[in-house]
Amino acid sequence: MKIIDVTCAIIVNADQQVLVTQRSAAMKLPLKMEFPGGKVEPGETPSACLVREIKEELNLDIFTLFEMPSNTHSYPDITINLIPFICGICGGNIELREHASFMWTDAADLLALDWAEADVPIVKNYLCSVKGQLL
Ligand SMILES: Nc1nc2c([nH]c(=O)n2[C@@H]2O[C@H](COP(=O)(O)OP(=O)(O)OP(=O)(O)O)[C@@H](O)[C@H]2O)c(=O)[nH]1
Repeated sequence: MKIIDVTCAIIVNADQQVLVTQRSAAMKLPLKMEFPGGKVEPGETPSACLVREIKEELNLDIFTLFEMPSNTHSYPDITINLIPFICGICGGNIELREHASFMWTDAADLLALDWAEADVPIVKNYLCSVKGQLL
């Protein structure tokens, strides 16, 4: 099966909270929590895709700091390679254009959320990367 590259943004604020968005009831994986992002278009870098998607979905201007390990996951209808980037905000105010809701979440509370399946290893990886700062 074809593997679709999907980027997602782990946007961290000054309080080290992470922006988590909830997929709308009309989207695939309805009401699941995810990191905002979307499919990489032909000729687009993952980083450029993410900047574009976050502007489109949330009206936020972001910069990508670094890429984290990706996770390939098969749903019944699609196999995705989910590519996370740690990101910061450089402009804009959150406007929900596609999602049902958003929340700024402390790292310690991330794992308890009802994530899209592909995101769970990404969340765990992120928690490992910040563990030193939490202790
Ligand atoms: N954006 C995003 N998509 C995710 C995440 N986790 C995850 O399984 N996905 C899946 O990745 C696929 C593509 O995401 P998307 O629907 O947001 O992408 P898009 O806006 O470019 O798609 P579209 O234009 O076809 O609607 C969906 O099947 C979605 O369920 C995540 O954390 N962020």
